[in-house]
Amino acid sequence: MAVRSIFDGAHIRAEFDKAGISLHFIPLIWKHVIKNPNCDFGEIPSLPSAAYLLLRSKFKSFTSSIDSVFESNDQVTTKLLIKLQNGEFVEAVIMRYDTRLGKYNGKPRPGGLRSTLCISSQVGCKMGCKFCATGTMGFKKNLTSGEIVEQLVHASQFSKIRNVVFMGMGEPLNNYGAVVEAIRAMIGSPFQLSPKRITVSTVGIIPAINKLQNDLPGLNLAVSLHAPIQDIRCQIMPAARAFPLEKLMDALLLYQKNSLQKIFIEYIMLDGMNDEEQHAHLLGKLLAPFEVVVNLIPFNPIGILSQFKTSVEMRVVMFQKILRGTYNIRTTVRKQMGQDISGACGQLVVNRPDKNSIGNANALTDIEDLHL
Ligand SMILES: C[S@@+](CC[C@H](N)C(=O)[O-])C[C@H]1O[C@@H](n2cnc3c(N)ncnc32)[C@H](O)[C@@H]1O
Ligand code: SF4
Repeated sequence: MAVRSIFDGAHIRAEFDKAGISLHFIPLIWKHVIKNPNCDFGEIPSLPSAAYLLLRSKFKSFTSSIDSVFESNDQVTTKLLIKLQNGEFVEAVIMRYDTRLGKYNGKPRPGGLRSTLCISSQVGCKMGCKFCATGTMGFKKNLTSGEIVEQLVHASQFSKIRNVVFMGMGEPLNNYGAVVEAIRAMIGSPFQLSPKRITVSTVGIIPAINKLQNDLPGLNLAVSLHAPIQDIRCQIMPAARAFPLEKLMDALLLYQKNSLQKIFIEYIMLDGMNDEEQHAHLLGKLLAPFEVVVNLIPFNPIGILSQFKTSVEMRVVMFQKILRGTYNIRTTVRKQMGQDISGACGQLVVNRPDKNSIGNANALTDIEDLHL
């Protein structure tokens, strides 16, 4: 039977509770393991022997390991290929931004490098979006909360992580319990990430969106909208049939009313599918009641998904101009980075890739917009 990760918050709490061990040891244990990844739990200062024995018999400090590391040529993007205990792989991508390059209130931003980690929530995905590599592989497994948190711990060896985005493999709101548990761990001690620096990206699972605002207030929500009308959404995202656009927008209105937060809208630009002038106007009207940031994403073609082409730059510029100029919607265009290492959130592996394979992918340079 699979052994539990100590970063699996719900399980370690349940076991400590059952054994009458104080829960305040949990952040101390996590802190120690983060600093000493190969430790035997015996070295944790002031840990009662009952806790030590319990940890040794029921938990492992890590249930996953870093299989391979891919650095982009410009060293801005690092992709970690992580092996799970069942032999499957997931990817986590670190993106480093030089904050001094950006402007804040017209002045250079304070601070230096900060990193965003793009993490996976599932192996594969049931949602079957037609443009997504993960969608073509079907669903294999939900990650446990421990496996999700371990991606952050592994990545922290490479960079100080300031932001986490659930934009890797899988639909996070289809693995609701584990994702919520993992985020609770990330905002607690010793990680202490601000919820404002964590973004969950979803295809639009309405019941889970309704729940999320109560379970994790303050979190960033990004919605993969990709089309302003139900018909096109259904053609490219089968999940749109179960979660129709009109109902999704109602759920988002409620979410915004309760959370008072802006919502991030992701929109992949697909040539001849959703990138015409009329689509920009429909999108502008659809989003009029909201406070949103729209992120236009150049489609990353991958071999087998040749049915789509990325929109020409002129179309993207036109789209952005209409959304900004006519509808006053803050609209960014996602830049490409990490192409030389297939460092994309949304382009993630099915099997262990050949280390020499070069992919065509992007990563999320303007994810920083999510965290202003
Ligand atoms: C892989 S998904 C994971 C999160 C969640 N399942 C979702 O769909 O929002 C993260 C983002 O990558 C985008 N994406 C998927 N395939 C892509 C591709 N081929 N090119 C560009 N973006 C892609 C998705 O639409 C989504 O906005
Ligand atoms: S885009 Fe998101 S929801 Fe769609 S198949 Fe890919 S991972 Fe799943």
